[in-house]
Amino acid sequence: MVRPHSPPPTGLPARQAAVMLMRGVLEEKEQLSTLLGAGLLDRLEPADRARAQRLAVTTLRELGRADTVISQFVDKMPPAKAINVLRLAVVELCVEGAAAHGVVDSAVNLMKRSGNSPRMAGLANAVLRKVATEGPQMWPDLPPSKLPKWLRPRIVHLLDEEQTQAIEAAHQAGAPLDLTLRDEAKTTEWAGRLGAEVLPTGSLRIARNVQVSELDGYEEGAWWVQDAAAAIAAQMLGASKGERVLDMCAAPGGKTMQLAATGAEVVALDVSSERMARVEQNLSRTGMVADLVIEDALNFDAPPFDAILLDAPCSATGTIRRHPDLPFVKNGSAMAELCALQSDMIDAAVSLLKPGGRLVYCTCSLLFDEGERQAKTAMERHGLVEIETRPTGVPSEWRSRVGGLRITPNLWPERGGLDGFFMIALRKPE
Ligand SMILES: C[S@@+](CC[C@H](N)C(=O)[O-])C[C@H]1O[C@@H](n2cnc3c(N)ncnc32)[C@H](O)[C@@H]1O
Repeated sequence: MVRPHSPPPTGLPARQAAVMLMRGVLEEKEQLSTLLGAGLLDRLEPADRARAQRLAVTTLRELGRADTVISQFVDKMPPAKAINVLRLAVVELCVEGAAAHGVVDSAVNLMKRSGNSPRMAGLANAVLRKVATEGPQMWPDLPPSKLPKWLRPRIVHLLDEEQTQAIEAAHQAGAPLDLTLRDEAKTTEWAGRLGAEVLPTGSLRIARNVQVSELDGYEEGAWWVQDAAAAIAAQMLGASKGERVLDMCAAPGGKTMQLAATGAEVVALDVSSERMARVEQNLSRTGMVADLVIEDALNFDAPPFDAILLDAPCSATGTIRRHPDLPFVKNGSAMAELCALQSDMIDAAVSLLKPGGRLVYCTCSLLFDEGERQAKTAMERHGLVEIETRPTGVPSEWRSRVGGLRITPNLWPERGGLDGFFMIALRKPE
């Protein structure tokens, strides 16, 4: 199998780049989006770039199962420099069903190129030949990757062990593509044109792999990509034509577009000019308008608003099924600072609301401290009262024990799940 003078196997650049991405996440603790934004894959052909990204994401998502398989065939887990090559190859064999010959050849080649000893190249050859024959049968019965130690007990505390395991399974399953329509009256038409499922909440869901920019309606801005759970928060605000509405943490603008589509006068604010550029692009593609303000929400001053949507910065632990790198790059050390920022932002939002005005607070987090606790303490601090909204298609079981909605990735498993969110609609006293 090891042929030192043979040409590099096909697909090697994508696999090498995937291993580089995994190393960036697992060893350097950088998010995939940061590594990609820094141009790590820019030298690759577009097809290789897409493949490298897909391989890295799948391998990170399947890391727990890949390690279990590897551990069956080695006495001791290989060192960091070698293990990612093996993990990638195991995922290609067991998840992607790739041909054993190419995968094993590439892995042996990659071992050498990434500065591993000849012994590791030999080990890759021996282990992967066994994985090629036994791995795919073992795979379906292996438990999904567990959440990391800093996060798991917090989720068990909010929910319970059983639901936490269901969330881990949902993370393993990944996420479909959800779209929000600019004109909801055209839901049936667009579902037909896109071959999409209409979810009870109104989002369109596409389960197959697609290139977003090549889908019907992309150029004309008929829809935008937005997880179905994320789309519920803006609906809860109940914005209407002529109201002055603030989207307080707006970028990249999914909720800004929903609010603009109601005919409300929307001010979209975000502290990041780079991220605000995406709001601008999104609005221009969909042909909608909002006043864009780049400023720290804590310093923002303006005449009072009828309604405010605060989609606060958070741990993003509700989005792990889309971003399987998150559990590896975070360790919970930012939590106290984030929670303090969320609470300051709620105070700032309340001060910008008219008496009787509405606030929707939401976070794409699975943590009580960033969701239920923030809502509860804000209600006590400001005398806010919950507005019991009934967003279309939302089952009553999603209601959280402190009010609002607690949405977790294991909900709607037969439909492909949802991102995790907490969201609540509140009214400022008159
Ligand atoms: C969860 S994201 C918002 C997602 C957005 N609402 C959407 O639906 O597309 C949180 C946003 O908060 C912004 N942010 C963080 N700190 C901020 C601050 N102090 N003031 C304003 N925006 C802030 C971040 O730049 C980020 O874009």
